[in-house]
Order: sequence, then C-alpha cells, then structure tokens
Amino acid sequence: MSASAKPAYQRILLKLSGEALMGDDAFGINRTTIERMVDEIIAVTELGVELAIVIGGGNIFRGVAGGSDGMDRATADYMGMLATVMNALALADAIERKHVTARVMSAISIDQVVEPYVRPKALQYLEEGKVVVFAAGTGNPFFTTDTAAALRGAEIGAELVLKATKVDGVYTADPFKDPTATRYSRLTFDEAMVKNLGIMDATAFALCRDQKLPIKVFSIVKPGALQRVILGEDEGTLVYA
Ligand SMILES: Nc1ncnc2c1ncn2[C@@H]1O[C@H](COP(=O)(O)OP(=O)(O)OP(=O)(O)O)[C@@H](O)[C@H]1O
Ligand SMILES: O=c1ccn([C@@H]2O[C@H](COP(=O)(O)O)[C@@H](O)[C@H]2O)c(=O)[nH]1
Repeated sequence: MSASAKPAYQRILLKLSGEALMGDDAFGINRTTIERMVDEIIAVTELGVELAIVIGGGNIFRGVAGGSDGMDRATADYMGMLATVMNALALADAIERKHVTARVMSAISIDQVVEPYVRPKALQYLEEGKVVVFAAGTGNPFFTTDTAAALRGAEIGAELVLKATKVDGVYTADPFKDPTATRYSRLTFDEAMVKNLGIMDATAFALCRDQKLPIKVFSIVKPGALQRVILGEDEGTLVYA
C-alpha cells in the first residue's frame, strides 16, 4: 500500500463473525487467527478510519441451537449474547496489546466487566480514534449480531456496514452447501431478501435498506481484503438500497 492511500470511508461498522475467530479449531478463539485479524483492523485505523466493531458469538454459543435442544429460547439467546461479550473482551485485549486503544460497550449491563452502551460516549470514543467494540448484540433475545451491526451502524452514522465472514461475498446459495453457487459483485437489499440468500438475517437487511446503509460482505480469511474494501477497491459483494 502506498503512503498516499486514501480511505473511501471515514467511519465504518465492522461485523466480525464469531465463527471466523475459531480459525481451524472446532470452537472458541484461535490465538493466531485473532492476532492476524487484529493486524488487519489496526492497518485500517492507521488510515485514519473511525472503526466500530460488532462481534458475533457463533464460535461459543448460538441461542437457536440451545432453543432447539429444549432450552427456553430467550434464556439461550441471553447465553448467546454473553458469548459475544467474551469475544469482545478477547478482541479488545488483542487490539490493546498492539498499542491501539479499544473500548468495549455492552448492550446488557454487566458494569463490573464492561461499560454500558451509551451512544454519545461511543461517538466520543470514535472521534478520539479509539476502536469501539459493541458487545451483547442488541441486548434483546430473538435477534442476531447482524441486526446489532445494522442497528449500531445506523446509530453511529457509519457510511458502510462491513460483514467480515468466512466466505468472500454473497452467493446464489450457501457456497459451503452448493459448490455450483456463484458470487454476486453487487445486488439490492430487495433482491437479497426476495431470494432469501441466507448470508444475513432479513431484519438486518431491512434495517439497512430503510436507513440506506450499504453492506459489504467480504472474507476476513483473505489477507488484505479488509483494507482493500476500505480503500474502495473491488472486493466482496455490495448490498445496496
Ligand atoms: N447466499 C449465501 N452467500 C454466502 N454465504 C452464505 C449464503 N447463505 C448462507 N451462507 C453462509 O453464511 C455464512 C456467513 O455467516 P456468518 O457465520 O459469518 O455469520 P454469523 O452466523 O452471523 O456469524 P457468527 O459466527 O458470529 O454467528 C457463511 O459462512 C456461509 O456459509
Ligand atoms: O441481539 C442479539 C444478538 C445475539 N443474540 C444471541 O447471541 C447468539 C450469537 O450471535 P450471532 O449473531 O449468532 O453470532 C445468537 O445466536 C443469539 O442467540 C441475541 O439473542 N440477540
């Protein structure tokens, strides 16, 4: 990257898949993987971009799985949200170890552990150049961290929601299940919802569509992809209103 590289965005909301933190492990957080992701995140902050992150919890717990195993669904969802708090703490710790200031803000109050989400405070941190990690999703059961990403993205006035995942964009079908699936370079929210494409939940798509907040789906496994998206280069799939 040349020293004069200019970011295409000033403030973004990055949704990091919990599952992507597992690396090649069966569950949990793989140290090498999280450190590599943090290097990519820091490279973006060095471009002067204000960065907020929503982290998923699928590497630890998914409420829908607990619910289908006979557990009360709302209780299972609260467990899922708590899983995202653990991921957020691990991520912020890994960022701070590389000498970049990070703040975790939780949608569920657990004041001894993390500070609560307060919008003006989050905006202040972003303006100060701190990385803000939003934990506990929306704070409500029956939602997902994708919806939390759309919600927080809209609240902080992000120009783009970046969905960082294990696949390099939105496909005609889940590429892990259908090897003949092909990737879109761009598509509208309406197309994504009508075709039920499964990469993100409909609530997240609908919120972003209504707020005219575009989403870029890209691979966090692919080295340098995050930075290429930020520089406005051709990477992943754009979903727009
Ligand atoms: N049409 C599609 N195009 C691309 N991927 C798809 C599609 N349908 C389903 N998927 C699947 O969606 C997954 C992306 O979801 P991901 O796991 O990143 O989100 P998540 O479930 O919100 O994250 P977390 O792991 O934090 O719970 C991909 O790994 C892919 O297998
Ligand atoms: O707003 C929210 C966000 C998340 N949950 C629960 O947490 C898990 C993990 O989140 P993922 O988006 O799947 O990574 C999710 O399955 C829900 O059980 C929630 O209830 N509300």
